[in-house]
Amino acid sequence: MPIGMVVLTVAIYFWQQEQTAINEQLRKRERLFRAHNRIDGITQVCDAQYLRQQLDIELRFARQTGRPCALLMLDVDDFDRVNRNYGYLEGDRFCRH
Ligand SMILES: Nc1nc2c(ncn2[C@@H]2O[C@H](COP(=O)(O)OP(=O)(O)OP(=O)(O)O)[C@@H](O)[C@H]2O)c(=O)[nH]1
Repeated sequence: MPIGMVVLTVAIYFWQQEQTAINEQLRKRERLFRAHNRIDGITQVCDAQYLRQQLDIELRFARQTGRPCALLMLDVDDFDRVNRNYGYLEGDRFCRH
């Protein structure tokens, strides 16, 4: 085989490898972007749709592996009073911390 063909084949091989890596990076960025869109601006907590998807994944994983799965829920009692007494901006600040 002429040397030119060998060089061209190797070059195409590396070019293809690079394209695959770039595609993978783009897919990762897209996943991050989608996940980012599901995050509440104030609390930085993911939305209900994201929670449902993750629960689905985690429960399936727990069933398959027999490992335990836990869910922690927090509820601030009477949070409405914080808003009424100190205003919504203070309520938002409270949620952030
Ligand atoms: N400041 C602020 N208030 C919010 C936000 N989202 C919801 N709220 C307020 O949270 C209150 C609802 O909270 P709940 O937990 O349902 O009600 P609660 O007053 O805490 O009552 P209990 O949980 O039953 O004790 C409402 O007054 C909403 O307006 C937010 O992003 N920022």
